[in-house]
Amino acid sequence: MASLHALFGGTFDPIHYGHLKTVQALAQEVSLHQVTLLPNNVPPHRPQPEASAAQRVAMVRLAIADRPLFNLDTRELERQTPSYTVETLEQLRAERGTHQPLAFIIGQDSLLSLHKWHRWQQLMDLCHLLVCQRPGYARAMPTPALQEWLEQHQTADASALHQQPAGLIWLADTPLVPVSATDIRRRRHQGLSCEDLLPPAVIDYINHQGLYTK
Ligand SMILES: Nc1ncnc2c1ncn2[C@@H]1O[C@H](COP(=O)(O)OP(=O)(O)OP(=O)(O)O)[C@@H](O)[C@H]1O
Ligand SMILES: O=C(O)c1ccc[n+]([C@@H]2O[C@H](COP(=O)([O-])O)[C@@H](O)[C@H]2O)c1
Repeated sequence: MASLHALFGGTFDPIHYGHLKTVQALAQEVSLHQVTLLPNNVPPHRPQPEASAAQRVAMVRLAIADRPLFNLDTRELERQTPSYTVETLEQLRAERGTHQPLAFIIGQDSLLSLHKWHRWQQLMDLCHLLVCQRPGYARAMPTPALQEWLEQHQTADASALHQQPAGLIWLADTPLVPVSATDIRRRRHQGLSCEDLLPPAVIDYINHQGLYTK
């Protein structure tokens, strides 16, 4: 059986410790050896990023340079269409075959709005979902039907994630990291320090590029 391949999609405008520290803890929790960061191009359902795609990728590269858990897949940046996760996963599934266990990592905020994603119900045919806790977001789904859907897929058996190719949801017990890219951009616009919120190499890059100041 091939080992579980975990992907972590995001806008990463910029990448920060809320991404890196939670996913490092998740990797320990469910024994992930490699996590592939998947920066999106045209993010669905949100305003367009302030940093360019090239700048967001450069920041991801700097953030993971000394973190061997992570690698980078830029495939979504090569499509000019919206980065629908279901389409990316279909592509990966075609490449990896039907038996390969695949997981997509999201934060709790993304889980709560998953039912708004393009063809969201097909996601579970393609991957597992690994959900990191995030401060300030409810644990319960917004409707009873969505809560029932969650409970149907939820597992407390981490080894099942490595044995089944798709279809399970893991609600992780990761530490709450109170950092968001929105807050970092706002702090920069207000001229406040962002130390301790993201890696120093990324802060240096942001300063050098004059990002999030206009
Ligand atoms: N502090 C955090 N804790 C747990 N998950 C997080 C955290 N920050 C982001 N995530 C998750 O990482 C993924 C990518 O997030 P994204 O790049 O949009 O960062 P963000 O901080 O939410 O950005 P923004 O504030 O611009 O919306 C999403 O699934 C999101 O839920
Ligand atoms: O496929 C969709 O409809 C969809 C809707 C919202 C978000 N996503 C993906 O979810 C990941 C996190 O999104 P975001 O906006 O929180 O950075 C990222 O990979 C997005 O492309 C995907």
